[in-house]
Amino acid sequence: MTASAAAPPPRSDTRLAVSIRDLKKEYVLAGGTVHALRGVSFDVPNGDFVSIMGPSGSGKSTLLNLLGCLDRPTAGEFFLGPDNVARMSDDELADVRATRLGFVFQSFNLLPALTVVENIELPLHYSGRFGVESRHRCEELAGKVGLGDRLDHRPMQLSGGQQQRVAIARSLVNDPWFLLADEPTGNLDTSTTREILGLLTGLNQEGRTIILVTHEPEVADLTKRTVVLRDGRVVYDGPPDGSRAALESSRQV
Ligand SMILES: Nc1ncnc2c1ncn2[C@@H]1O[C@H](COP(=O)(O)OP(=O)(O)OP(=O)(O)O)[C@@H](O)[C@H]1O
Repeated sequence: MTASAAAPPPRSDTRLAVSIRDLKKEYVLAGGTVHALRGVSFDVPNGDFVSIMGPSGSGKSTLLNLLGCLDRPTAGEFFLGPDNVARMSDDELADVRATRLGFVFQSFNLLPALTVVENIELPLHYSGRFGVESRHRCEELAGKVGLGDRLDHRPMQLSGGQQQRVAIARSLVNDPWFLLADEPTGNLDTSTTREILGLLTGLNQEGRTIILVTHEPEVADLTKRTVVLRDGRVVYDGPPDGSRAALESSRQV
């Protein structure tokens, strides 16, 4: 177990995809302040495959929003490679989102009017990187996720698993520093879940850094490391098979 109080000081180490120290997030509401994250610290080395778990309300989505540069912490440090994201302007955050991060969502978030290859291309338009080679690259990515023969299909013509494959190809198109996946198999049946996890595992074996949020221990078991949150704090950080006790005691609280 890793206690956040014992964490070393923040590092601007390029071997780390992510380094967070004493990260706090508070939501100020009319009825009082919600302490969603109460000082979270951990490092994610390049090439890691991390699952984030914890009961409802423990702060997983809040942490994912911060890691995804969709929101800023109330306090603490967040290094993305060498840069301290916690101090960036809105424009800089948008730039980081568009160029350094790949997102995979539970609900796929594909645009229904666009074809497979056009959906994969979309982040290149947002990041201003669309060029003459782009179509070829996107076709290659479609092939990589097993959809090379579906380039002109629209999302409605695909199964849930195939739609998530498109979303994974789209998340790779900017060659991001890491992938953030929010319950990526939450809408899929067991065998499709296995296929998608196989795809993510393969990407990690090729060197992709992946951080995913999941409620399912079977999904976490396929990652290299599990971080368990409870009440806005890290209560476990270690091998997935050792997280069961922390999760069980979280449920009993
Ligand atoms: N925008 C917000 N405004 C106010 N409170 C919020 C906001 N977002 C989250 N919270 C609160 O912060 C705490 C952590 O919520 P969060 O959504 O991060 O938990 P979670 O672990 O993702 O939960 P779940 O598994 O149910 O999605 C909860 O008490 C929640 O009510």
